[in-house]
Amino acid sequence: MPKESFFKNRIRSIGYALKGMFLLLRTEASIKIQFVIALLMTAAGFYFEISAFEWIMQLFAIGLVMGIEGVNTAIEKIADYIQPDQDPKIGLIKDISAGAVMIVSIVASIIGLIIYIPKFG
Ligand SMILES: Nc1ncnc2c1ncn2[C@@H]1O[C@H](COP(=O)(O)OP(=O)(O)OP(=O)(O)O)[C@@H](O)[C@H]1O
Repeated sequence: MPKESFFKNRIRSIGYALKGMFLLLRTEASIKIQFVIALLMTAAGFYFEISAFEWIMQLFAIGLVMGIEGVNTAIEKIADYIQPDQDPKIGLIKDISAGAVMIVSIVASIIGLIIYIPKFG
């Protein structure tokens, strides 16, 4: 494969991914809420002057929640596409996928509590 087409393809893929990211932020209510929470937590980070380690943990938690939420949205779309009717198997798949978001959200909330509870102490 010629070098140019490899780089052209990579750039095109980044374009598709950016398109998907903006599509998620524009159309999915849960990602919109998570984005607002991410902005508030970032503001809190500056206000309380959290340490570099706390920033790393906070950014990691935000990225993980929003990333898994994106994958969950994709799974929901595939489920609706392959089975538009009620189907207990589809219900189970969607519940498991939502459960994955719940796991990372609980962990992210605990990280937030560990960072900010001492600031109020
Ligand atoms: N086709 C289906 N068959 C059976 N149960 C379903 C089906 N679609 C959805 N469900 C059930 O309803 C729940 C909600 O599904 P839905 O696709 O509306 O997800 P949601 O979490 O509300 O998504 P969104 O993030 O788009 O609001 C699922 O977790 C599942 O329990």
